[in-house]
Amino acid sequence: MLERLKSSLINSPVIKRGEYNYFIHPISDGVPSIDPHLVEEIADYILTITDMEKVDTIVTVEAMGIPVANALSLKTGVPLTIIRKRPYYLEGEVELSQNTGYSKGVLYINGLKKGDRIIIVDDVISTGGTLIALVKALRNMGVEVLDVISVIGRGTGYLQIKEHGIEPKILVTIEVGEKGVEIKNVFGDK
Ligand SMILES: O=P(O)(O)OC[C@H]1O[C@H](OP(=O)(O)OP(=O)(O)O)[C@H](O)[C@@H]1O
Ligand code: HPA
Repeated sequence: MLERLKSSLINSPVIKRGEYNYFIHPISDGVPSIDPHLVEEIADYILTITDMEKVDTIVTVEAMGIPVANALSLKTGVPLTIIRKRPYYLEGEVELSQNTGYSKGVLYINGLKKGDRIIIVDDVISTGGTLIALVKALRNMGVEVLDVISVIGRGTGYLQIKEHGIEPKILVTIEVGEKGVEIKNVFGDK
């Protein structure tokens, strides 16, 4: 299960971003290139663990949630909304702060409204900063978050998100050291 994802993660290079050990992987960085079979493996797996029946919109965050979220959209016919890092000044645009382990920025929500039933799909959860802020903003808007799915989880950020009443589905959980990536858990394995 998820063999391509696991083996590609083990081979990921790690660089320093300040104090942060940053792993570089096709799904989280688009580098060196994204194997469509890898994206398909991930999308097919997500579809086995997610009920898409009630989902109005798949929501992802620019940039690297897009390849997997788009594959899900193509496979299901469910539209995709991308949370962007630039404003459009449209009526109803909602702004939120994004803090990751290595960056700070602003995200902008457009195209969603009260009562929409959505799932969030992202490439990585690390500190949990992005997903926690996003879920809070969506709930304030009256958007119903049915599921939060991250392809890769690193460290303990997923524990923080649990404190907000969200049980994220993380396909592969890793530890990232200076020398490389170690796989800690695979969704569905116990
Ligand atoms: O759990 P956190 O510490 O918040 O980190 C996770 C976030 O970091 C990455 O986004 P990034 O802002 O680096 O953008 P990218 O997708 O453009 O690489 C990733 O796509 C997540 O959205
Ligand atoms: O270490 C990382 N690598 C790639 N994307 C990420 N998003 C959060 N942390 C990381």
